[in-house]
Amino acid sequence: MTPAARTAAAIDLLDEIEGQPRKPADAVANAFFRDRRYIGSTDRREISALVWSVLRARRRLDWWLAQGSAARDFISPRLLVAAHQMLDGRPLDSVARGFSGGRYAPAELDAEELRRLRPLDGHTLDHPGMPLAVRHEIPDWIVPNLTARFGPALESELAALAAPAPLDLRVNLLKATRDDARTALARDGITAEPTSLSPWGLRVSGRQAVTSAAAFRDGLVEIQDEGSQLLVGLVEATPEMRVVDYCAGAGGKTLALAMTMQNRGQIVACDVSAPRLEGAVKRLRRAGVHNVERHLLEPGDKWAKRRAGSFDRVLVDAPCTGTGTWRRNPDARLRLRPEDLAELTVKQSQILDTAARLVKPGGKLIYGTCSLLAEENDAQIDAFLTRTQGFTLMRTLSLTPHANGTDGFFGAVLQRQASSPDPDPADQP
Ligand SMILES: C[S@@+](CC[C@H](N)C(=O)[O-])C[C@H]1O[C@@H](n2cnc3c(N)ncnc32)[C@H](O)[C@@H]1O
Repeated sequence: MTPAARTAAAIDLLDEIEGQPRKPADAVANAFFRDRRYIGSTDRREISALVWSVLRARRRLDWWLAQGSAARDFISPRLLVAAHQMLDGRPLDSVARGFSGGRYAPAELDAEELRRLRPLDGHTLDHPGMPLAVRHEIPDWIVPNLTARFGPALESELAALAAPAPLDLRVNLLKATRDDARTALARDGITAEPTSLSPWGLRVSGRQAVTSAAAFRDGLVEIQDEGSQLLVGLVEATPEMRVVDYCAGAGGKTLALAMTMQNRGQIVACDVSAPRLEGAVKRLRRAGVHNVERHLLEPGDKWAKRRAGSFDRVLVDAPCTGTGTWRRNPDARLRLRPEDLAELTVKQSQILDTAARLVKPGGKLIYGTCSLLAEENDAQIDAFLTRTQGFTLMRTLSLTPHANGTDGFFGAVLQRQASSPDPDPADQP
């Protein structure tokens, strides 16, 4: 594809992302490229890189394009892409030549578009006049929450959260040592260094095609952020245990738990989403894991009631705002609304109450999120301990991109006292 054709495709993809504002951008992009199989892998990479750099700069681009316009003027994906190219160092004349109206190229910039772009000539993306939320690409409403959370470290944390994330792998010790996995990756030209905090992690340099490497296909490694691996470490699951992964999704943490249990004992992977649980099947097979059964939680499900008090460990990897993963999902930070946070905190406390009853006396409930917000983390645990008898907080884990170089994670380990009565919340999945 010519550079202009890639620009046109990036504009089309941004149009589709904007048209489906509640859908994650990577899901929209996957569907977009699936429908356009004629776009080869190099073009696909280039188009995605352009779209993702626009998404990462979205608030700053809006800020620039609002200068000299009524704040509510529509900002089209065409304008966003052209503005991005200019603030990346290209003069307006050069950008306008790419919008040539030729075959496969974007249509020519019209007079109104040129008027809005002209003031950007000679500028770069960042500007000292931008408010903090614009500069760091976060919604205005969340600034007080993050200020309360980070205090003087706010700016450093926000800067780390705006940078692209590295790619981390977890070595599957059921199949290989960390050294073996590194060697296998190197055979496919992939260089990876041991992570500093997780004993099972490898950090891959640059953007490398890990999923087509033999080490990935053969189940020697899984893609998993180092922070996620550390959350699994909190569970301290051992081979003889019975363990529930209550919000297992497609099994990212289930796989790591099975590894720490040396494929022995029993894991029940639960979730309310059948497609997500189904997604775990292929991964479990690839990793050679066979100590896992799946359980779909349905409304009115009596499973938690029947199995009350019978598990050594219950992991609640709760649905959350995902604020800790914003490095990977630049679109998610602009989609998040205050009402989403309010809904999630209610859901988290309901899940905690139901999952707590599965823990046997002396066993442990491990609560985790990939959120940076106190409402979903410490405050959630404080509220649980206030309303629930018989659990003691043993330790917490808090990870952030700036302080730890991982995604943002929170974890809390709660031990059920040996002689405590069963907690008794309402029946609900
Ligand atoms: C953070 S994700 C889990 C990610 C997964 N543990 C992993 O490591 O790949 C949260 C999961 O909670 C599930 N969920 C939402 N509501 C739930 C509920 N009431 N009970 C159990 N799981 C729920 C979602 O379907 C989602 O898969």
